[in-house]
Amino acid sequence: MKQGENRLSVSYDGEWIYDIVLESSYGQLLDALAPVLKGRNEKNVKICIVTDSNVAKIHKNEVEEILKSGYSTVKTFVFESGEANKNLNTIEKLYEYLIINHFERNDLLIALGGGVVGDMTGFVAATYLRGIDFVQIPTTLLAQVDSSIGGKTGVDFAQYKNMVGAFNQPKLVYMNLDVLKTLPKEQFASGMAEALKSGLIRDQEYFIYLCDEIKAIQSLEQEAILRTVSGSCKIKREVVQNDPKEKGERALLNFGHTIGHAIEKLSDFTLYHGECVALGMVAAAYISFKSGNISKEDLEKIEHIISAYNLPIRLKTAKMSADDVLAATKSDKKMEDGRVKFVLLHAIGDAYISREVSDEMLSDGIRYVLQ
Ligand SMILES: NC(=O)c1ccc[n+]([C@@H]2O[C@H](COP(=O)([O-])OP(=O)(O)OC[C@H]3O[C@@H](n4cnc5c(N)ncnc54)[C@H](O)[C@@H]3O)[C@@H](O)[C@H]2O)c1
Ligand SMILES: O=C(O)C(=O)C[C@@H](O)[C@H](O)[C@H](O)COP(=O)(O)O
Ligand SMILES: [Zn+2]
Repeated sequence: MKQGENRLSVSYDGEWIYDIVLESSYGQLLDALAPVLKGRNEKNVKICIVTDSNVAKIHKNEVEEILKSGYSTVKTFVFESGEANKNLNTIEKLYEYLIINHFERNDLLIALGGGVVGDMTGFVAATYLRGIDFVQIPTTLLAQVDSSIGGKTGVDFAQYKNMVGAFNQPKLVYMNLDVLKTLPKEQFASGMAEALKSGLIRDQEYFIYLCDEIKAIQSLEQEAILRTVSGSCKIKREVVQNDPKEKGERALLNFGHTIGHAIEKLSDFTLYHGECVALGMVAAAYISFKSGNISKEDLEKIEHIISAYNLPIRLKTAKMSADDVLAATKSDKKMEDGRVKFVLLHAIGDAYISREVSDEMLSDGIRYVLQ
């Protein structure tokens, strides 16, 4: 891995908060953790790995063994994988596990898994004993390019996406890019939706790279994956550094999510997050085209690349109507005075937040993808 490419630091108001480390193994994990746990006694400090049932089968043992070689108490909490378990029931079980195992404020949680694991671990870290440190070890492409960075944590509530949560920054994000080799193809595609989103909102050059290197990226060529993950991490870092609590520009990261989250909810979470974001991005690109911003060619280019990464650009379903989807967008967290803050494109690589998108325009976009 090239020098400098594999460590990015995240700062707020000029103050360093944490590092994002990109590696191709877990070999450097103890070294990366050492500064996080500096001053704590390795014989006393307790570490709780939080992971899901799939990751537990494939990657838990290796990480557990490495941690046990450096720290005397390493426990692991495993929950059933899937978005359907990203809820307060799982959170409650994790609180109970931590209490029974006498976890204290000075101890550490480690999220080993995808966005579901990371979002929930971060939320428990924000609230257990009013705050305990946590580290992200993202194992899906989606978590590596997006969810492990920026400190949005939380759960779905009564089927509403991410309705309960907290901003809570990790102490470290450690990525082993090699674990992407075990990721199912459709989960890889789901992660590519967020990578494409990063390019579409902020960085035309990165977007073009993703368009030019489809084969190398999909076949997990080392250089291509490093560039894909680090490219997205840099874009996300820049946005969250400028606006950690989403007072303004961070809402750009929600490109494709207003309609995407509505579809995700109405699918009862049977569609993956990235698949829904892909559909939401096509709808938002269509609205951008209809509003006179992007050209027909750009809209087609966006649809073509989304499709090339094995993501849906249209949804045939009897389960939801355009009216249902429109109604579901009304519970979006980005509502202001009853109007949605909607992310549109001026151009590929240049997004903006609009408060002028009417229900009629939203319906047009939704109908474009629901066929
Ligand atoms: N906090 C944020 O900023 C943010 C950003 C984007 C998405 N999200 C949230 O992230 C979630 C989606 O994350 P996700 O796509 O990672 O889903 P996920 O965590 O459910 O992981 C997807 C699937 O991949 C499996 N898996 C994970 N790593 C694996 C590996 N290396 N090999 C084999 N299987 C593996 C998991 O067990 C799961 O079945 C959603 O809840 C979404 O709302 C949060
Ligand atoms: O980090 C952010 O900010 C994002 O919006 C990233 C999104 O990809 C992610 O899905 C996020 O969880 C959505 O946030 P929400 O506030 O709309 O739930
Ligand atoms: Zn997302």
